[in-house]
Amino acid sequence: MTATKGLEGIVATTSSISSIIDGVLTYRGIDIDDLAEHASFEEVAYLLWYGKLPNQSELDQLVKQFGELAAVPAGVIDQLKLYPKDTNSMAALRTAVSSLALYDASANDMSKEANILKAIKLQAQIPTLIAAFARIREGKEPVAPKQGVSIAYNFLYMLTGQEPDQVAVKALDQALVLHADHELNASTFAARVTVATLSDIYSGVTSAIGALKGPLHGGANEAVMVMLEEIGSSANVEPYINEKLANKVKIMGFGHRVYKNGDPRAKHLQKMSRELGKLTGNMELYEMSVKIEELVTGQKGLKPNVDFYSASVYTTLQIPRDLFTPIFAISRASGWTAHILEQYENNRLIRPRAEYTGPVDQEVTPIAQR
Ligand SMILES: CC(=O)SCCNC(=O)CCNC(=O)[C@H](O)C(C)(C)COP(=O)(O)OP(=O)(O)OC[C@H]1O[C@@H](n2cnc3c(N)ncnc32)[C@H](O)[C@@H]1OP(=O)(O)O
Ligand SMILES: O=C([O-])CC(=O)C(=O)O
Repeated sequence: MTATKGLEGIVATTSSISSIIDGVLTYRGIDIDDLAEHASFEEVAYLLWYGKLPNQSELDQLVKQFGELAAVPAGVIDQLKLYPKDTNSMAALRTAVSSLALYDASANDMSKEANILKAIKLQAQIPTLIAAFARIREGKEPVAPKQGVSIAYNFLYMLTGQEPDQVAVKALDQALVLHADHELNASTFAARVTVATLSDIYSGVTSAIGALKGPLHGGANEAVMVMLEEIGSSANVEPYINEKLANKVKIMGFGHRVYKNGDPRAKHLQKMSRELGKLTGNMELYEMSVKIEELVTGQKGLKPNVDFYSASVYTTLQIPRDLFTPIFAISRASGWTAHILEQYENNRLIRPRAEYTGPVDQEVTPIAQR
């Protein structure tokens, strides 16, 4: 038995949800470039769950369900108020999503109907939890979700308590489309491993949030912003990046396990970053990002991934840095739950082997002699 470090290149399951073939990403066979330009996040969530794009009445019904299910149980809000004020935002989301299960009488109902309803409910409630957490830590009351609006609109509305700007809603909606699913990424794999024991959907999504939090995965978008802040201005980019590369420090937002010639989502986020920069009259973050890209690609051949330009996009939308990864979770909840439903449909316990590298032929030494 020989282990493959990080399971690189190992095909661990079949899936009909999203594919990455020759660098092209599709959801249910539709190119991400097409979806990014022509579909809303609600249409994409429907596509991931049901395998086809919704017609108008199916879409209206889903938006209605999201609105009706978006309020979270009062007990969960009460708990959020007890979290320490400096709680990590992804830790808060992980704990809050786990606690949603305590208030859902159908949490352990494994019927298909109950599980799809829980997927819709989780998708509706995750934005509410994040916005409530962000407000509570600032000493503000949570804002109740609105009915009949998009998830992007509702999130910005619940975060600020103000009607959001249409440009911001459009940009966030497109970012949600781009992050919705990505084949067997680490967090989706974690979700599938958890539910393959026939554990419940809340456990699967809680596992996934834990995996997304790390800076090698979803946490990279926040880490990119930390880097941009450290660099401070375009003039500092070159010495900063050269020093990091010389010391073999990873540049966050670059590289990818599967894409070696570039992440097809990054160009959309780059365009958004440029357009939002122009619109707000502040191109500095965009220009710094382009300069970083030139240096990292020039010297290492590494291309930006989905996390790189999302940092400048979200900052231009005035979203606090530590909510970037939770926003990724808002979007990826659709993919996680689609994969969980797919795993239940054709389940087998996921239990690989390990290549043993420890000592052999050892004996128990009596404790007094150790
Ligand atoms: C949504 C997402 O999850 S997208 C990914 C988000 N993560 C990041 O942006 C973090 C930065 N990137 C990375 O750490 C990696 O590129 C990963 C985790 C995305 C992929 O990792 P792997 O496929 O395991 O590649 P691995 O880490 O082995 O890197 C291969 C080589 O490229 C180098 N490398 C990879 N990424 C980077 C980077 N961002 N900056 C500098 N060097 C890098 C590694 O140091 C390694 O070099 P070596 O062979 O000389 O030791
Ligand atoms: O697929 C991966 O390894 C990481 C990624 O880009 C994602 O989850 O969107």
